[in-house]
Amino acid sequence: MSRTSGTPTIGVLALQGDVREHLIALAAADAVARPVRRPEELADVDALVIPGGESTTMSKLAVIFGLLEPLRERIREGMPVYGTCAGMIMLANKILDGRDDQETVGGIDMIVRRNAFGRQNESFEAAVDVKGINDGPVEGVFIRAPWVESVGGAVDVLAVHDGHTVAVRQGNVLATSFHPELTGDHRMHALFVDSVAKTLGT
Ligand SMILES: NC(=O)CC[C@H](N)C(=O)O
Repeated sequence: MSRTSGTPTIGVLALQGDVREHLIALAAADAVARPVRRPEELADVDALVIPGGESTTMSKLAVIFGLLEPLRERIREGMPVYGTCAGMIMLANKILDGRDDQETVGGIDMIVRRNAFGRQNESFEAAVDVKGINDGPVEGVFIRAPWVESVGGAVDVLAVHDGHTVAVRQGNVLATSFHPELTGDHRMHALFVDSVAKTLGT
């Protein structure tokens, strides 16, 4: 697998969802960012963002595009991944209120409840304090957002909103219920890019 030295190359899973916004946020956070649709493209990035969108559709497309197993394998090998909203659902080892045939790639020992914060018209914004971001809360945009119902012992809870866990990390895998890519505040992406650079030793 080819890897850049210096600036990490970070893919955005481009099956469905708000891919463009993540590409922009990653570039602003000093990463080389590119869309990933095919297994060969996945093999060629140092790390991956799984965007917000619709996890049931993303799951179906991941199967059709032959990406589900390659994704699981790269995550098992330690590739850093950041999932937002639907991306968080994709990174859950187990989900509640999913569709019966819905697959996840897994990576975080957590149970995530889909659409837990309510429907589209119950979407909201809230200031969220995130462990590791010290210069003020981030603006959390929650759109049909999931929450983390429970986590295993190896999972670090990074943020809680209204008594519900909304940001977590396990090893190299990071997930948020909310969408920092929609705010123009790139600190969550910078946090991820920094952790990728550390993992690569650049
Ligand atoms: N904004 C989002 O990513 C919404 C996630 C969506 N509710 C899902 O189940 O995938």
